[in-house]
Amino acid sequence: MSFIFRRFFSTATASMDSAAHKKVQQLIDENAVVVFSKSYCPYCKNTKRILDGLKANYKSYELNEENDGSELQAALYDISGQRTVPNIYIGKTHIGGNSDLESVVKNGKDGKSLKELLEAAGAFAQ
Ligand SMILES: N[C@@H](CCC(=O)N[C@@H](CS)C(=O)NCC(=O)O)C(=O)O
Repeated sequence: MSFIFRRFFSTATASMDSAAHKKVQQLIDENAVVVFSKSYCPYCKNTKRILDGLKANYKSYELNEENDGSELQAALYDISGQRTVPNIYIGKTHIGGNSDLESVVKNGKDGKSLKELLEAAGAFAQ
């Protein structure tokens, strides 16, 4: 039994430390807004339309066009608990998917509008 636990925890620790995890975390840390996306995904397109409409700067990472896309998608699931794209981060805070972003458009988040969240994250800096 303890062998199973050891094996589980050592595997989990190793995977949380992988190159894919580091890359995902770096993209989140170094960009005001990141959209982990797939270029053909209609939900991703809608998310970009919302951000473009506000003239926000964002980094989109098209998982289907990158060699490490599957690894990054698995790492994103570990980090955010979300399997689907778009997977959106604003100011290092996980927003969720397109429907979550639409909910922020309608209701805000933590008392702030989407525009305020984007401003606080530095998404309008030149
Ligand atoms: N409710 C989600 C729906 C997102 C969704 O279903 N995305 C599809 C792509 S269009 C997806 O991630 N499928 C699984 C995959 O591509 O691995 C949202 O609003 O973001």
